[in-house]
Amino acid sequence: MKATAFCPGHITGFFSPKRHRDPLRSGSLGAGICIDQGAVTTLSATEGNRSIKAAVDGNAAPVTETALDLLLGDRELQIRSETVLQLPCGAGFGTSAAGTISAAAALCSILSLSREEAVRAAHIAEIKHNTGLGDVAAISRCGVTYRLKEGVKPYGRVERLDCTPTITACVFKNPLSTADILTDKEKNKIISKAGEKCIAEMRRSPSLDNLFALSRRFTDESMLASEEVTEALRALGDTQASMIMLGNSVFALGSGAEDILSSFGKTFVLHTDTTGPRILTRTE
Ligand SMILES: Nc1ncnc2c1ncn2[C@@H]1O[C@H](COP(=O)(O)OP(=O)(O)O)[C@@H](O)[C@H]1O
Ligand SMILES: CC(C)(COP(=O)(O)O)[C@@H](O)C(=O)O
Repeated sequence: MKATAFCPGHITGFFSPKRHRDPLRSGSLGAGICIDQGAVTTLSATEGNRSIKAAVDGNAAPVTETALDLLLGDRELQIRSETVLQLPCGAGFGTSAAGTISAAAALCSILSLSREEAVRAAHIAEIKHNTGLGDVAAISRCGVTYRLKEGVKPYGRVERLDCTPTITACVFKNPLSTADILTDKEKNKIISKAGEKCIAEMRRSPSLDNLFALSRRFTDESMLASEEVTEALRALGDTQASMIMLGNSVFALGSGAEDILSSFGKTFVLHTDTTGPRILTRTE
């Protein structure tokens, strides 16, 4: 059996890590936008000795393999999974989450497991590998969201804003490793403090304007911005824009920012995804 699934990516504007012993309860508070480009995975399951092999753009995919292993249980099946990313990885588009969810959703469709199970397995894998905290929860809710309680269902709480903005993103040369930042104790302290203040403010007054304003405040306070990020944001002037967490990249409201941003790096015009992960094709 074969299934192909798509999963949207996710841009985080600000976040505050929240870790617990149970990965399902762990994650982050924060806010971000689900985008209409992400990952497409084609996965096949054939009878034979239990084995799992997953690749993302031809490279090894340990995060995906962790999720597929959880879902497969003790079934004697050979699983082959190939993910194609539509956006660069390490740029804060949640590619590890999108890649893993799309593979998990494809396997769940073949095994007649629910979408919730795909989400849970992908979240556990992201937490385990430190490649993401809140992306899976946000993507499973889709749209523009803010996260008031960390983790996935039944523990997490993700609220949605009633808007579907178009975004221009710009990616600079050197990628930023999410795992490197998330495992740095000093950086985590600064991020947590800055993120807590932003989510408290967002809870008081949830809006797209505030998402951008608070993301910008978080960019200033978290001290994660590279020189390119700082320069690009300066060049954008009054345009609502901020750093993409956690990437060496920025996002701006609307498609008008493309002219300015294209002189800094590779640009992408992205739309809000409000459908979430989905199966594209299935064959017996
Ligand atoms: N599904 C996946 N499984 C394993 N590794 C992945 C997966 N997707 C991306 N990666 C790897 O993770 C790293 C980037 O992850 P991360 O910094 O979290 O990117 P992003 O900001 O796009 O989520 C890269 O080294 C990439 O090759
Ligand atoms: C910001 C991040 C911790 C990582 O995001 P990415 O680099 O896109 O995987 C995200 O998962 C979040 O909690 O908001």
